[in-house]
Amino acid sequence: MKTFDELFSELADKAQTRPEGSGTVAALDAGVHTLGKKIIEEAGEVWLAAEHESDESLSEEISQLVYWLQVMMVKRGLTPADIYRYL
Ligand SMILES: N=c1c2ncn([C@@H]3O[C@H](COP(=O)(O)OP(=O)(O)OP(=O)(O)O)[C@@H](O)[C@H]3O)c2ncn1[C@@H]1O[C@H](COP(=O)(O)O)[C@@H](O)[C@H]1O
Repeated sequence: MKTFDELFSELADKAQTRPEGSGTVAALDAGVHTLGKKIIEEAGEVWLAAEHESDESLSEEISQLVYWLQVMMVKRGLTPADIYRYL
């Protein structure tokens, strides 16, 4: 199990070290437009899961949305502190 901050640290590290086979590195290379579409897709899956699926499925979909939001943060050079200041 990992927290929001731990996942963000892992993704930021992958962006720097660019390990072979990392889906995150490939996603970062695909660019903001592709990441934006992925976020929309995952947000839709969260909505559908909330309407029709189990708590477990909804939790998984939300985790995937959080992941893609974090990839966008890394791509744009944002840190969790940039987000927390608005919470
Ligand atoms: N938490 C995640 C995570 N959540 C979602 N995803 C990606 O988002 C996709 C969402 O799945 P979907 O079922 O919605 O989509 P899909 O149709 O199966 O996949 P696509 O064809 O759309 O890519 C997954 O297939 C993963 O590619 C994630 N990819 C990576 N992580 C974590 O990120 C870290 C770095 O991962 P790598 O960069 O791959 O090493 C590791 O800790 C991983 O566990």
